[in-house]
Amino acid sequence: MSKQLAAPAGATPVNGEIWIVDDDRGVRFVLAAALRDAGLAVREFDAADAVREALRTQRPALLLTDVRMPGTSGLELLEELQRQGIGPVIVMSAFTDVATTAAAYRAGAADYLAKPFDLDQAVATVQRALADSIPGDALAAVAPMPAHALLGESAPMREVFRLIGRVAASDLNVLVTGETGTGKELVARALHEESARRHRTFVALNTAAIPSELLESELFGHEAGAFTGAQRRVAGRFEQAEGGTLFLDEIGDMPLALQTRLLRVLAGGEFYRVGGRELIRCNVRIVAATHQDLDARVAAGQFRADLKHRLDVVRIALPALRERRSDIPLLAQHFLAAAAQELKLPLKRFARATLKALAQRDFPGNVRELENLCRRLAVIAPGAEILAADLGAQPPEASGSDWTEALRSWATQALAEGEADIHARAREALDRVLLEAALAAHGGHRQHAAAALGVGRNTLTRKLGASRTRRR
Ligand SMILES: Nc1ncnc2c1ncn2[C@@H]1O[C@H](COP(=O)(O)OP(=O)(O)OP(=O)(O)O)[C@@H](O)[C@H]1O
Repeated sequence: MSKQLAAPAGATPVNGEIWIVDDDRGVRFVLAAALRDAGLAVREFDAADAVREALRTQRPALLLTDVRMPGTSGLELLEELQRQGIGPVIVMSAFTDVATTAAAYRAGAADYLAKPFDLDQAVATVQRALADSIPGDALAAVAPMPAHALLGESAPMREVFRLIGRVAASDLNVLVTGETGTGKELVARALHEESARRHRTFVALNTAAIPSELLESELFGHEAGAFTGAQRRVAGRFEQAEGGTLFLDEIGDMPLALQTRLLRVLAGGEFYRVGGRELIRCNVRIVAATHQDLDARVAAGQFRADLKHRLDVVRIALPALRERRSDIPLLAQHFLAAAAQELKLPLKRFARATLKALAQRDFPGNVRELENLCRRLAVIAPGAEILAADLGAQPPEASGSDWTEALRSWATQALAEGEADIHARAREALDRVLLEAALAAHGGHRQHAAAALGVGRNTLTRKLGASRTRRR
């Protein structure tokens, strides 16, 4: 993160940081945590004056500012920054009226976030503004790749490594298959890193995570006015990945209409932004992934056979963790040490019997589940040596403990009374109870609480953000 972006001669160096300006400490805190979780460096300011001071020696890669603050307002700050050529600037405000929004864009805002905002959306907006403003090479310095390496010594993993080595340098499209959490994204990154494209951008998109009506513009970008709410031109993932690699996760879930569009782009090497007339040529290597049986989806008419042929030029099939149990001790020790380092905790070790017990477990969530378990053990296991007993019981569904019975009778009654939103209410209660218990058990330390729950800090921060927003 300390890597500096190239600045024009004589200019103040851009330091790759995202600056947040808001007099509300809570907003700064939640937003900064989410951006840091996304791998970005963040600096917080409570007023425009403090920004002016900092600008004497540094420039941000991007700045997010509130509108109404004591002293200089966010819009005045934006105008100053525009005059000095500093940006991009994203304006955040609870005032979502047309006048404020329009004033922000008129003054040169790159984007506008209406408060309260969804943290994922805020992070995506920041990443998009960065991608639009910085050439691909420089972007890599702002958004570093996680330093995870693919580990494994078992025969199936050695075969995976061999295949990656063989096809990385070619420009062939690759289809990575495997259950959830088996490392499909890591394989895609490894293919990118080992190719001549490594100095350009690696862009990952989870097709299943994006509502189908937004997916097209997410992939191909859109022009200003292309649809309601499209205030300015936005580059899509294809443009962001130009010269590099585009990882399309959960490709099996892509809607048929979009499959047709994607096929045309792959066949012709060019596309139009949504609502656009300019034909854009693209040079992007596609690595697609799916946990589904794509051949079965083709047979069922849910996936285009011709698109499958384009994507499935080389196939890398990742084994489930239970199919390579001999790798479990190696992975577990690695994840335990990594968690200790990341969470600044004393290093523990596994007793030999514990490693044996781990290797016998089934991990439906594969490597991700093992990684989460190790993070949890790094925090909660009492001694320096982790014993088999510390592995704990299987999840509550398996043991059928009392709380599921309590939940059942609550649900039965709520259903009988015809209550609405039962699922949402139950989930909210579940999240709240788990979060409060974990935070209480770890003295309010979010990262430790998240690790103990087996969720990412991102998820925890998001949930805390959600309950904070709801309470307002
Ligand atoms: N062979 C491996 N060595 C080290 N870490 C791994 C390995 N495989 C997976 N992981 C880790 O497990 C987690 C899940 O991996 P990844 O996200 O690549 O899985 P995936 O198959 O893409 O999952 P999904 O299908 O749910 O998107 C990540 O934290 C990754 O770093």
